[in-house]
Amino acid sequence: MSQTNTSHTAFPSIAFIGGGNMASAIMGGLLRQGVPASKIIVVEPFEGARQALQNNLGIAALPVASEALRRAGLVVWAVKPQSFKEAAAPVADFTREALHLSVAAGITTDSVAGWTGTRRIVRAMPNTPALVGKGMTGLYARPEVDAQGKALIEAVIASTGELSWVEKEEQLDAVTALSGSGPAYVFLFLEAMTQAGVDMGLSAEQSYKLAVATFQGGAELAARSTESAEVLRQRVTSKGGTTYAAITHMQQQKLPEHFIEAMRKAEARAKELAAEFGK
Ligand SMILES: NC(=O)c1ccc[n+]([C@@H]2O[C@H](COP(=O)([O-])OP(=O)(O)OC[C@H]3O[C@@H](n4cnc5c(N)ncnc54)[C@H](OP(=O)(O)O)[C@@H]3O)[C@@H](O)[C@H]2O)c1
Ligand code: PRO
Repeated sequence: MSQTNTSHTAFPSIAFIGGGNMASAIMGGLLRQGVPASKIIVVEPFEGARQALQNNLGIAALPVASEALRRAGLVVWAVKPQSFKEAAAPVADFTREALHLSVAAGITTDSVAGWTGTRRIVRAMPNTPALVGKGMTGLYARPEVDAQGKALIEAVIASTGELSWVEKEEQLDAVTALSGSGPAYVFLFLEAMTQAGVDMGLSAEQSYKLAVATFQGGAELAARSTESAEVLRQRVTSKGGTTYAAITHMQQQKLPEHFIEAMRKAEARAKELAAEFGK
């Protein structure tokens, strides 16, 4: 990963099409970096979402596309894959000169190029920990995006956490299945671990606290360690001990295999989204 030299003072105006969860996470990161709200333009048709942007981030969103979009040097597409084509129609005429960044799952840059009339497109797959500056984003740039464009995207995304470029666009479907959808897997495990704690006599509050801290600690240990996850797991697992009992049951139930299979479903769904909504 190359380092960027783009400071927020060099940022152009940035337009967000769609002002929901993911757009808010990126806007929050930009504001935390000191980018002024006056440099952010948002098109968001849903009144409730516009109100939330005003209340939470102090940003006044537009209900429909307008001439104001011509100011944007970067356009961030943060609408659902299902809404992308419809959202692009009224925007495209104002934004042909801009660099484009799409976070929509599955939708290919060929589709985005067809709808926006430009090939200067970076496709990204962020995740919701971006809301707290702990995001992980996979990025793919079309060849038409120059080094300056990539540096700008890195500076924007770095405000939400870590990033990693992929060489082939289809690899973003794997990123989607792994880190894009991944926070939901973590939350599902948290739910199950909390429930188990309650079943064993702990309060829900204490059980949840133990589960969250265990994920945080485990992830931090893995991030700082030079050893593999397998070795770290073996360190916890005394032969014939308590962890051994749990892990043996999980392996007998083929939990790792089911987990891998589930992630392949997410990858397949990303490809289906492209086929269903990319035309
Ligand atoms: N959430 C995640 O974990 C995550 C992670 C990575 C990538 N993504 C991607 O990020 C994109 C947005 O997801 P999200 O979770 O942020 O969804 P979201 O909260 O529903 O935000 C999308 C917003 O776009 C608005 N919108 C709909 N049609 C529009 C139009 N024509 N013009 C402008 N805005 C329009 C929606 O308004 P209405 O509610 O009125 O439709 C909604 O407020 C998706 O493509 C998703 O694949 C999400
Ligand atoms: N949320 C989006 C979805 O579930 C993309 C990754 C996370 O489709």
